Amino acid sequence: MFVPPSDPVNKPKTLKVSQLCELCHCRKAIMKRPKNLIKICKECFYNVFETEIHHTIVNNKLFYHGEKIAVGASGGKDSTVLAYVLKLLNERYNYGIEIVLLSIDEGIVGYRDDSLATVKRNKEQYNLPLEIISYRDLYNWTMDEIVACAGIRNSCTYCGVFRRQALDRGASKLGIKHVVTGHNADDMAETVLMNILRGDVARLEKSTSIITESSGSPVKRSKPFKYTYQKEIVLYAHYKKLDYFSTECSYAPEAFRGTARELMKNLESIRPSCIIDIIQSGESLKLKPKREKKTTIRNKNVSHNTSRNAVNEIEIRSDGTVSLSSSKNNSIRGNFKDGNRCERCGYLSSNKVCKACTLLEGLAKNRAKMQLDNDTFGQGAAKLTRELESLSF
Ligand SMILES: Nc1ncnc2c1ncn2[C@@H]1O[C@H](COP(=O)(O)OP(=O)(O)OP(=O)(O)O)[C@@H](O)[C@H]1O
Repeated sequence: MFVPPSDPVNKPKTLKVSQLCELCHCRKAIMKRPKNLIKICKECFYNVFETEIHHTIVNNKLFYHGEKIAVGASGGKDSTVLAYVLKLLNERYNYGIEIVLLSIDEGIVGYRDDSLATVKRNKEQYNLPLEIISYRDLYNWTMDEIVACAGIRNSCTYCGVFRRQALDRGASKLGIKHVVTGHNADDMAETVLMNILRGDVARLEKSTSIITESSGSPVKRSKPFKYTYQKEIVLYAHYKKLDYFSTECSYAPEAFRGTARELMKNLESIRPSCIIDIIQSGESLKLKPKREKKTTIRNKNVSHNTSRNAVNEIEIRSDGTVSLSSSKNNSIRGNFKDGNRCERCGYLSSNKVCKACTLLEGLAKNRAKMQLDNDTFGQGAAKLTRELESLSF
């Protein structure tokens, strides 16, 4: 029998079974899937990654045909992959949604300006409209100024409240009632863990919702990446060569969240499924209503709840983080319901004064105090200089 000489160039590579993708059994596995550690090829990874997100969207009825949605686009890996995948799935499965990129410029020099440049490129790459709203225009403060005034420790609280409202306002401006964000499974598990560790029952109940609506706001939010692992988002962005900005915010995450994140990472390295397990535990928790026990201390420097009508209070927790709590006292709250407007800024709020305005009030007072301190210091320094000049030796 004639045996052709083997062609060293076109010789098919024979792979060992142990090298094959455990899903298609024909291509070479290139990675262990972070979620379950199965060996998988690139094509199968794309397929499972996109299909799982599609199932999350469909099972939770996130969108309706003809809906206009805004993707909260920060230029980071999560929201960049979100915009890319939503556009892809919208075309593949005909969701019939209209996608707009919505970016908030918090005014963090050397961080947000660079990440916004990425979003502007994404706008061209994905052919999606982009709207940018800045803290400067909305609040007349930038995050850099806020940190200079109120300190770095509480920056996440200020930024969180302002960004939430800014996304709402940006969406409303565009006539959009649905903002989707890139919060992923790791973020969600981290939040569940933090709320358990803090005993924050009220937040714990809401922390696993895929759709959230805040009272007073016509804009809902959803998290299509609720079950998507951060490591997989990074791998997807890497293999697809997506253009994203990878620097961490200059103002590090609040200390407690940072610690919870570390804890989650350690747990994940021992047991990858723990991220999903924590989310599922959070989903199945049935909490009985409990009387809220105040374990907080008031911050005498930052808290400025001087208005008798203000129902939001700025508090500093024992771990040093700032919290804005709404008074549950109905006599103060009066008849304020959804659809009412903040008496200061006029934006929709279920309270007389919205959270952003309460924080702004505190900031304005802090700024005035800082100026006074500087002036006093300046006068003192001038006096000292005069005294030194008059000295003769
Ligand atoms: N400046 C912003 N403008 C618009 N949306 C934002 C902005 N910052 C955050 N978001 C939205 O909130 C989500 C979670 O934000 P977070 O600050 O936790 O960043 P992240 O986990 O690093 O996400 P990303 O990788 O998208 O930056 C983002 O994925 C994005 O959808």
